[in-house]
Amino acid sequence: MKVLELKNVSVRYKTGEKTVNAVENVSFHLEKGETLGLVGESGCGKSTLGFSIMRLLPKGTKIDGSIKIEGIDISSLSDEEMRQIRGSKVAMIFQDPMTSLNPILRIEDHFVEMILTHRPELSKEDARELAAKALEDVGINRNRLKDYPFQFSGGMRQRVMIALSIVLNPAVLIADEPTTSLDVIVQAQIMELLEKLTKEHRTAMILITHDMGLVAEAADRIGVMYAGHLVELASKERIFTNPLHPYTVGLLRSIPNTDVNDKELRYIPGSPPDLSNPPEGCRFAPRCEKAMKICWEKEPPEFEIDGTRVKCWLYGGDQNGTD
Ligand SMILES: Nc1ncnc2c1ncn2[C@@H]1O[C@H](COP(=O)(O)OP(=O)(O)OP(=O)(O)O)[C@@H](O)[C@H]1O
Repeated sequence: MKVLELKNVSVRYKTGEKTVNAVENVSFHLEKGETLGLVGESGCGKSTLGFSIMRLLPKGTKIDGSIKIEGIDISSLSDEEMRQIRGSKVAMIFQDPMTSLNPILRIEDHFVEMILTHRPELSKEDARELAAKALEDVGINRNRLKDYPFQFSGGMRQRVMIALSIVLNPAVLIADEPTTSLDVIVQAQIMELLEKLTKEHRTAMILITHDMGLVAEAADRIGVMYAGHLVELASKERIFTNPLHPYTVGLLRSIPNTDVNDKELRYIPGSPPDLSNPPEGCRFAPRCEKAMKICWEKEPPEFEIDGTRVKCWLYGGDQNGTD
């Protein structure tokens, strides 16, 4: 069952005179319980996609295409209806939980307010009990409900955020760099927790990260973004064993390697284009070892090769093209 469906989603930010084409024509869906890893360099539009699904983009931002959560097109909802969906059907956790926790409110107040907004039929007592259970689910003692956010370590705060985001059992969870600010041991614990909870609750998750190692562990499918485009989408196995897009190949080469014979870390030379003035043709062409004449002239369409969706002219031509 499709719990999330994006069709031709484009997002344009307005900054003064400039328009930033942060996301362009992105389509994918998520099945119940599935984890999609969304990877790519800083600035490629990963977070923008997350915020689009939450409908939390700055005023004046133009969004085209359609986003459906459990079949509901969110663009047709009023602000109040969207508020009801946020938290109950779709939730988001961030790199720094302090940005979402109010420092002057006890943990309990965060939960009670959230729960009662969505389930006004519950008593405060019931809401507190739900909160205590959610906290225990993430390995925190219920008596810490009375504490304030600053009384928790970074890893514990992230656990609190996870508990808050899943207490109403949303169908979709967007985790935006959820472990980036944590040390490696805590990172692993948080990822383990996210995997356990999403499995138990059959929550579909979008795991946004620039860390290929993280998606290698946690994702079922991987979407690779470059300069606002989804350039490759495939199962995790396909991405790691048979990457098709030259950018994906470059990302994989830049994963630190423990092989003693291959200690060299290879970065992709160059940098992504200015999204307020993207180049004609393929946005990756200026950095691509395999760029051909057509890549500079015409934006590649998406081709499908053995279940992999790839936006690259290498897979075009008459025999493979679907354009
Ligand atoms: N509010 C905004 N106004 C204007 N431009 C923005 C805004 N937010 C993001 N952008 C631009 O949109 C593009 C995509 O940014 P986004 O944060 O979605 O990328 P990202 O892949 O999540 O990067 P990071 O990993 O650094 O968060 C970037 O060029 C960024 O500068």
